[in-house]
Amino acid sequence: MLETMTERIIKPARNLSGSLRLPGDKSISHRYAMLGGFAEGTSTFANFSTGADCASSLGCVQALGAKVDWLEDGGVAVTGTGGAFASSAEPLDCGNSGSTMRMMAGLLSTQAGEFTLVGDASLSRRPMERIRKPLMAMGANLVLTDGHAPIVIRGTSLFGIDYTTPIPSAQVKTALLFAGLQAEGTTTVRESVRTRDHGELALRAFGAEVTRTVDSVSITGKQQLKAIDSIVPGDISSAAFFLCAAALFPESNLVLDGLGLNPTRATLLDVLTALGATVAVLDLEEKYGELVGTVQLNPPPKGMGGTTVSGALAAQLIDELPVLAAIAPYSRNGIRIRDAKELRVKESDRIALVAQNLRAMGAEVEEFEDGLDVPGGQQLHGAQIDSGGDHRIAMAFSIAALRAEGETSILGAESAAISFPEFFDLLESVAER
Ligand SMILES: O=C(O)C1=C[C@@H](OP(=O)(O)O)[C@@H](O)[C@H](O)C1
Ligand SMILES: C=C(OP(=O)(O)O)C(=O)O
Repeated sequence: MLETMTERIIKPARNLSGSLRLPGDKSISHRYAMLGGFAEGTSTFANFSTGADCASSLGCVQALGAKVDWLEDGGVAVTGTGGAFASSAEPLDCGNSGSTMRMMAGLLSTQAGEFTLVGDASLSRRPMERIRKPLMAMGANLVLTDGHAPIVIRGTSLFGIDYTTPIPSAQVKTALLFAGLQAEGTTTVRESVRTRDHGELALRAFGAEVTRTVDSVSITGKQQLKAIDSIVPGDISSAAFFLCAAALFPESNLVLDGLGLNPTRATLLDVLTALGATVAVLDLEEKYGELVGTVQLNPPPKGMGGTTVSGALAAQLIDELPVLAAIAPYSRNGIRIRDAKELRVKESDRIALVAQNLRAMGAEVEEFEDGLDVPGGQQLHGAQIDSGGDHRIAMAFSIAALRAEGETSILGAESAAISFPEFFDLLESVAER
């Protein structure tokens, strides 16, 4: 949660048109920052995420002895510690970033010394037992504060385990793989829903051997990482705001270049297609296992239909669900979201805040423990939106505001900078009024 509350006024638009290239993917940037900081040699990451969350990951590896330099072209150079982090007397500040805290906990569990991971008020409320339990099973010494941060880690030797994740979480999977990288023997993580696989791809990119089956991933310990030079693909979770906005207006024409299209992240394109949009993917390329391409979206000519997002889809679309729910009233048949209980333990309770803000804009919405039913055929009106200091809520309701009657005020708009500082400027550049 950020300290100051900035208000931002969003006016209705007629369509969204233009061509954009978005800053680097947050999930990939976190993993590159951490593994670059751990590897031997100097890595460069062009188009590194500009968000505050990834700056938290860079700040942590820097405090642990890595050298971090922002390059003139917006990339980052990270000179790693060759597999041995320095001990840090100061607490490591993970800011608002769950990814930083959980994945760093895995990486630090075998490192000599004592480390304390702290976060802001929002992060200090989020569940950390999900990493403590499997890391302790590997032999880690990790103490939480009532299930939450601060996390105190006393580095020790770990051994590999075979672990089935009880909740779909790429952060937990990656934390265990990062711990397994330095453990004795083999660590296997099994998951019933295949979550984003950037952790396994990044480990391979830095030279580690990682094996996969349909529902598991394994790493054998004591492997050394070597620096890489890479380009971070544009963030598809940031693109989601523009893609959903374009889908609201039959006259839109949006092109996104250099966009990350990893199949474990691109489910939104299928959902938009199910809602009636036409999505063309061009110039597909691969770099270190990550797919990148150009996406052209033509909106549904007669408006969006309706759809249900549940099961594996809900886990794969977890960060896109707030914006999907926010545009749902403008569909004909509504959007139903289930199996998304995890939304309640993100930067805010995203189910409650989406329902509250949709109601503020005049929509009818039904809230469930694990999702929402948002009926279609509803015209929203401008209102004051409470972002709760949550970047995805601030951005989701900026999109809903584009088709509302009257102006909408987004309170806590500055939170967009957690993942996407350029959001409001880019939105103004493509929204036609
Ligand atoms: O691994 C990652 O980079 C992320 C995984 C997801 O969290 P969970 O692992 O908690 O589902 C997602 O919500 C978060 O924004 C980024
Ligand atoms: C949940 C998110 O991130 P994190 O868990 O890393 O804070 C997010 O970016 O929506």
